Amino acid sequence: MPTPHISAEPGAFAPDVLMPGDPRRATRIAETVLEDARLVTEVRGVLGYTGTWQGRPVSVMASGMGVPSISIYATELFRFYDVRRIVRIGTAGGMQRHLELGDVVIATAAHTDSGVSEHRIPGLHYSHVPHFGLAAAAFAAAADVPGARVHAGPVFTSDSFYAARPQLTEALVAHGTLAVEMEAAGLYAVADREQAEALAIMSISDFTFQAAELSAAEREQLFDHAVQIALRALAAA
Ligand SMILES: O=P(O)(O)O[C@H]1O[C@H](CO)[C@@H](O)[C@H]1O
Ligand SMILES: O=c1cc[nH]c(=O)[nH]1
Repeated sequence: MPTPHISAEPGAFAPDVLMPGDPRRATRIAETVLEDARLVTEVRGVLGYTGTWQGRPVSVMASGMGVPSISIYATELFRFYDVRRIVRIGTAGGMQRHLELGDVVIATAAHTDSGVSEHRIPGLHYSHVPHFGLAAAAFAAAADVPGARVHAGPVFTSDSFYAARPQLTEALVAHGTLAVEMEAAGLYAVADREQAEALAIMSISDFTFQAAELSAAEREQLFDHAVQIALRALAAA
């Protein structure tokens, strides 16, 4: 039963999927965090693996970048592969000055300018929110991940990485938006539509208000915090 974008056999995915944006990160999680991981799909180089974590089956598959891309993969996983929960593990640009590089943001809501969501239900502004149980479990799990600095709050899911929109950014900051990324709102809406569960956990990799650099080692470590929080949340929720 391969779908247009996933070549896995039926039953090849676990009910729980971790979803980084970058296929290389999916491989790294499969190789360093999961046990007995095997490659189950590689259409377009978007790699998916299934293994176990502490005895529980878990899959990891990349989303690519942007709402259209994650919407395709999330829909096919939920609808055709019996996946029930997807946790996005991403990076994001910090928008609030109290955030530090490497901080973890649990997205309790996702504002968006995505054209996909604009037309989702004509006549209203859709509320993009995660599954409450998963979000609560992630916030609680952070206490068991040494060194993780965790914040919970709204993010901005942008359709554009490069557009400079200072007025929009200023208004979002004034409304308490923590960080900008490009997929959470799409994932949350697809999960609602497919009657499934989703959460997005992002690591702060840069800022909207100042330049910042992370070394490769720092990037790996901060990313691990989010993965550990996600796996503990999936096990507990
Ligand atoms: O690191 P990932 O998960 O890809 O997330 C962020 O990085 C990409 C932009 O560089 C966008 O996908 C954005 O959401
Ligand atoms: O979408 C993104 C991701 C990381 N950093 C940003 O500034 N934007």
